[in-house]
Amino acid sequence: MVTDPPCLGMTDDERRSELIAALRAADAVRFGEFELSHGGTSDYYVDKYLFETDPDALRLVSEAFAARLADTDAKLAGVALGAVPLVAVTAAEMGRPYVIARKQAKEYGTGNRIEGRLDEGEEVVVLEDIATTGQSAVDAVEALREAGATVNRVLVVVDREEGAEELLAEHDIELESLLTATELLAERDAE
Ligand SMILES: O=P(O)(O)OC[C@H]1O[C@H](OP(=O)(O)OP(=O)(O)O)[C@H](O)[C@@H]1O
Ligand SMILES: O=C(O)c1cc(=O)[nH]c(=O)[nH]1
Repeated sequence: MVTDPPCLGMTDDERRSELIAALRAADAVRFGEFELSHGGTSDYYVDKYLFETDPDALRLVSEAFAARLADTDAKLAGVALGAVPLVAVTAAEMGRPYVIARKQAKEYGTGNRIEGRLDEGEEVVVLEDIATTGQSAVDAVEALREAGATVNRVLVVVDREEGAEELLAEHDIELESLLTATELLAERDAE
C-alpha cells in the first residue's frame, strides 16, 4: 500500500530551502580540510551525525524521503552506520518495514550482512546519507541483490556530485538526492 506522505503540498524548492537551513542550523556543513572515506580531501564536509541527531533536521529529512517514496511501496534499506537513523525514522513515518545493510557481515551469531527481514525478489529502495564516489551505496546494493532483493534506486540526502551518479548508473542504479552539493554550497560559492 502506498501511503500519503506528510507535507505533500510543499514544492521541492521549498523543501530544499528548509532542509539547507536545517543542516546549517545543526552546524552540519563544515568548512576546512577533511579526509573522505574513499580517499582524497575536501574543503567542506557534511557532518551527517550532526544533522541526524538534530530532531528538526531528522524530521525534515524523513519527510522529504517519504515524499520522494510516495510513488513506490518498496521496502526501505539503510546503509550502516549513517543511514540507519534516517531509514528508521522514514520507515516509522511511512509505516514501512526496512532492512539495514552492514558494511561487513556480522562475525558471530547470525553472520548477517543484511539485518531485518528480506524476502526473495522483494523490491528495495536504498536510503543513504551522503554520496561521494557512490562506492558505499553500490556495495550496499550488491549485498542486497546477493540477498535476493531487486534494487534499482538509491536516495541520498546529499549528492556531493563527485561521480556517484555515474558509478551507480554502471550498476543499473538510479541516484536521486534531496540536495546536491551545488545547492548546499550555493550561498558560500556566491560570496
Ligand atoms: O560515496 P562514498 O565515496 O562511498 O562516500 C560516502 C560514504 O562515506 C560516508 O560514510 P562513512 O564511511 O563515513 O561511514 P559511517 O556511515 O559508518 O560513518 C557517508 O556516510 C557515505 O556512506
Ligand atoms: O565522503 C565522505 O566520506 C563523506 C563526505 C561528507 O561530506 N560527509 C561524510 O559524512 N562523509
